[in-house]
Amino acid sequence: MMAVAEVIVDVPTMQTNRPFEYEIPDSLVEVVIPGVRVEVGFGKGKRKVQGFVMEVRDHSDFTGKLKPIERVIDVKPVLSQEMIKLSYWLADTTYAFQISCLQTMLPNVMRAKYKQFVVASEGFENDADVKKLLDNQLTLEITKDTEEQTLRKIAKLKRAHKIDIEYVVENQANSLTRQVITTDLNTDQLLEAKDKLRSNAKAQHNLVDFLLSHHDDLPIEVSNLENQFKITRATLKTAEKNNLLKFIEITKRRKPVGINPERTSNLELTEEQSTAVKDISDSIVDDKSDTFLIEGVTGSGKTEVYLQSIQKALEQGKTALMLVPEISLTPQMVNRVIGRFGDQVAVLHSGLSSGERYDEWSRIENGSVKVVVGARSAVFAPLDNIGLIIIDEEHEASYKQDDNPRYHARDVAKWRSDYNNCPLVLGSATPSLESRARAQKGVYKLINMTKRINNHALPHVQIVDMRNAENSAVKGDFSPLLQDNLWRVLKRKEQAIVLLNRRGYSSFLMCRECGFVLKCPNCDVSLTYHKNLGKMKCHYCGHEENVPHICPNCKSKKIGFYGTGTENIEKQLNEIYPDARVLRMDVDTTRRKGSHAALIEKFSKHEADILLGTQMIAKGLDFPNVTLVGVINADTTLSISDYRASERTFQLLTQVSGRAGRAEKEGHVIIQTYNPDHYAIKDAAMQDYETFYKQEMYLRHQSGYTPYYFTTLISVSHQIESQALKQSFWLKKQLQTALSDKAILLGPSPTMIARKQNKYFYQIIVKYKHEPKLHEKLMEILNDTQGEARRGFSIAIDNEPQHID
Ligand SMILES: Nc1ncnc2c1ncn2[C@@H]1O[C@H](COP(=O)(O)OP(=O)(O)OP(=O)(O)O)[C@@H](O)[C@H]1O
Ligand SMILES: [Zn+2]
Ligand SMILES: [Zn+2]
Repeated sequence: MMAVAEVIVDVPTMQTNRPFEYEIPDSLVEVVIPGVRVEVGFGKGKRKVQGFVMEVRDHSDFTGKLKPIERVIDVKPVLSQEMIKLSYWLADTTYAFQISCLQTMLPNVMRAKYKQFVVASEGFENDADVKKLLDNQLTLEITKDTEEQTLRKIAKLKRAHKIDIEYVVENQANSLTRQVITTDLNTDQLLEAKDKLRSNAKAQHNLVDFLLSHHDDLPIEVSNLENQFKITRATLKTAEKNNLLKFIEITKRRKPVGINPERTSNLELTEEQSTAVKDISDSIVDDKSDTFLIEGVTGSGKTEVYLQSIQKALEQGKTALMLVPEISLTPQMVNRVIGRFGDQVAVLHSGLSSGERYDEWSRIENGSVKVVVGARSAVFAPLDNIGLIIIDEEHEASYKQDDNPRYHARDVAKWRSDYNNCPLVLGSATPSLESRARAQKGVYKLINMTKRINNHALPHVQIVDMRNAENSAVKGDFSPLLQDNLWRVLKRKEQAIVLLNRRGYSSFLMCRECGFVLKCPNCDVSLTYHKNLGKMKCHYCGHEENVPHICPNCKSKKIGFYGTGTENIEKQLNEIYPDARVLRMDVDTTRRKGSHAALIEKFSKHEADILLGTQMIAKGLDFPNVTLVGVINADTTLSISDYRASERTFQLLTQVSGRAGRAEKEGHVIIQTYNPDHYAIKDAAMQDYETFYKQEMYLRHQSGYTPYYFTTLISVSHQIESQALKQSFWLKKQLQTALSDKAILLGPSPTMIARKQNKYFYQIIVKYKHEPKLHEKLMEILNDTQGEARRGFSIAIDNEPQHID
């Protein structure tokens, strides 16, 4: 009987998006098991690719000759059974290639990297052209530096079948163990040894000279010797035989977050907290895959609920996974978890080098870690026997990946919770509408936490109507009320947070007199300015109109593009409060690794009085001395051309307000806006999620959006604009024939950035309630269009998009 492996190969095309059968040679039968990576031949010629073994069987129905597995890359599986199963589901629901899904689950360093070599074809070893190309060597490596001229020669010789290209898989994770050399000989002994060397052993003489001059630097990494000092491995090997030096393998163990917080123990729970912990614990103990939604006001102590629930899972001999938004992965949050669970915790975040990430991954994989805290991709952490999964700030859009595979961590977490029979806990002061609606229906179990710890009051929020703000007293972007309150905070030696609500591009048009924002007559979303068209355009349906110069609402001329940068606000603060210490936090000041955490550390030590920043300062932070929060321009998020604009605005304002008055001192919030009557702003001022939820649900129902409708966004791109448009119409027609007349198709319309990387983008939005044929049709379209990809045409499908732009 022949052993056969089902392998997903690393060739990301539609045609290869399925397992291929390979013969397992007898010599490899014990090592080829599901979850290991292998190297296999693929297609014609000597092309070698990496693949994942999904399944092993003892027979094949295939009658022809199967190719054998060439080599096994991993000595033990890098993917568990759970991950293998998950990858099928993930590929299916995100329309991604399964190979992309498998690779997404692993740390970057383990992704396949190939080296390509040119070798002479059999019988052409002595061909003059070949010899010239190879420069009399056996192989020539093709790199990104290889000149075009050479590439053309290679192509020509390849067509003439005089050469072959070989792929060699490079396993980057190997760089983890480093090899160093050192010597037991002192300098005198080295000199002595040198005298004994044969005089023609030139390399050895040089090497000893090197060891003498670098004696204090030993041990030295072999790769350094090779790269920097051009000492070959062969020379080192000979020296080893001559007892001049020895090789040592060192495994690098990198400790990612350089923090060692004090150990903490369980706090005594409030009544609300203890009910929450009890409910979650019951599900853990009973192995139930319930989903809980904790709707808990800012400062209600959700973190303590997470920690004590994790503890419960550990007591049951299980593990726990906790996701937080990337931006919250500051020492503040990490300290809280490590402080409670110490060495059993692994932290995964984007600040880690790929090596550090790999280390954390292996610690999890080999079972030395029981708790994982991390951002979105940590949802794939190779934890075994999970007893609890937590997603903090579950409403955050960053839990959805923007690239293939376009997965939402919440959905993956739900899948893993079902697989592991363990509860999933979603927590937020401002749950996403989807989640809250599911709790309404009883799909999720709702846990309410309505009080702040120690019954501290929620902050007192005031709305400043910027339309009427007395012009003489407004300094730059600061209303008199905000100015006065900042003075007071500074005088009392307390701290303030100032939020500048900013979005990616300044394409939004607003009337400064009445707050009017131009909306699409069909779609109820804001129109966006398209520079290249000089027009206002709807991203949903493509409706366009001219840029108004007079406000259609109040006839004022003060309608225009609106937006200030953080630097500008910082300057204003420095002018109004010359003695205040201001910390600015935005993409510019946080670019460097660790700078985000450093700024937060600084502010928490009260080395600054005012923390000025963008969205990134709005949530999760816990500074007891902050008594004032000022919001400069609440309207910006309101006018994003997305049906979630109100939801995003409400969330942002509620979250940032929640930073004030978290401890003994009372909190105060000032929101400056041109839309003081907008429900999202008024409800946020009252910190009233439930009222907002009801109003927003009503509007979503009226206009047919999530959670009443599902949305799928399909974007089409092509190098030639007319082709992009033509293909999108073709695609729309395809969809129309497959879907019922209840489905709503919007577009095609150009995307916000209509042209990037020399491609033109158009999008179609499908809104639907029940369309069983949609999935199949989209798969079919992907299949059909695959062949066109070479001509610069591509289609991207995003299920439940978080942004439409
Ligand atoms: N049972 C408790 N006894 C005393 N202090 C507590 C207790 N639970 C939590 N705290 C403290 O209360 C503060 C607020 O808690 P936490 O940061 O967990 O709030 P949260 O619900 O996550 O708020 P947000 O949604 O605003 O992030 C923290 O400083 C925390 O240490
Ligand atoms: Zn529209
Ligand atoms: Zn107006």
